[in-house]
Amino acid sequence: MAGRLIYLIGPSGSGKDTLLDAAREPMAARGCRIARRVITRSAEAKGEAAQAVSAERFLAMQAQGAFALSWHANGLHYGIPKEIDAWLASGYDVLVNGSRGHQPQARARYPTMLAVVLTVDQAVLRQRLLARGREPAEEIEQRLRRNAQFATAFQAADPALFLLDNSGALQQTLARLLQCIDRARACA
Ligand SMILES: Nc1ncnc2c1ncn2[C@@H]1O[C@H](COP(=O)(O)OP(=O)(O)O)[C@@H](O)[C@H]1O
Ligand SMILES: O=P(O)(O)OC[C@H]1O[C@H](OP(=O)(O)OP(=O)(O)O)[C@H](O)[C@@H]1O
Repeated sequence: MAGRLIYLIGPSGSGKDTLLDAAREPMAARGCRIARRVITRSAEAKGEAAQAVSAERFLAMQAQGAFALSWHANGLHYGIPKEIDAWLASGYDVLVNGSRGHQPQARARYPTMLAVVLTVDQAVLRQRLLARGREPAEEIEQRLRRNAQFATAFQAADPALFLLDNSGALQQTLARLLQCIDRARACA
C-alpha cells in the first residue's frame, strides 16, 4: 500500500525544523521517513539538515526533474527530492517541511496528504525569529508580514488541515504530532 505525505507547514520561526529534528527517532520507529530539502541558502546559514546549492545548480536540478515539489519564497529556492515518490510507492509515510504558498500544488499532486499547520502567537514568533538570529532584522520583518498575509486567507483554501500549536513546550507539540500521525494511519 502507498504511504502518505505529511506536509508540515507554518510560518518561518514557528519551529518546523526543530520539530522535524525531534521527530526523527519516533518517526523512524514508525517506519516513516523525513525528506531532506535542497535550498539555495548558504551552508553556514541553513540551520537545518538541508542540502545547500547555488541558484544555478538548483535550476539545473529542477530542469532535470530532480524535485517532487519545489517553490520560491523569502528570496530562496526550495526543493523536495524526487526520491520521496519511490518511498511513498514502497509504503513509507514521508514527512516534509513544506510551504503554505505551495500548498495547492502539493495537494493537487498528493491528494491524500495530511497537512499539518504549526501555529505560534505572533509575539512569540517575533521573539523566536530574533533569538534564532539567522536573518537580519529587515528579513525577519518580511517574514512576519508574509505570515500576517497567510493567517486568514490560506486556511479557507484547504479545510483538510490539522492545526498544531507550538507556542508552548516542544515535547507537547511532538506528542500531538505523533498522535495525529498515528490516528491518520489508523484511518488509512
Ligand atoms: N516549542 C518551542 N519552544 C521554544 N523555542 C522553540 C520551540 N520550537 C522552536 N523553537 C525555537 O524557535 C526558533 C525557530 O525554530 P525553527 O525550527 O528554526 O523554525 P522554522 O523551521 O519553522 O523556521 C529556533 O531558535 C528554535 O530553537
Ligand atoms: O509559503 P510559506 O509557508 O511562507 O513558506 C515559505 C518557505 O519559508 C519557510 O522556509 P524558511 O526559509 O523560513 O526556512 P525555515 O523553515 O528553516 O525557517 C518554509 O519552510 C518554506 O520553505
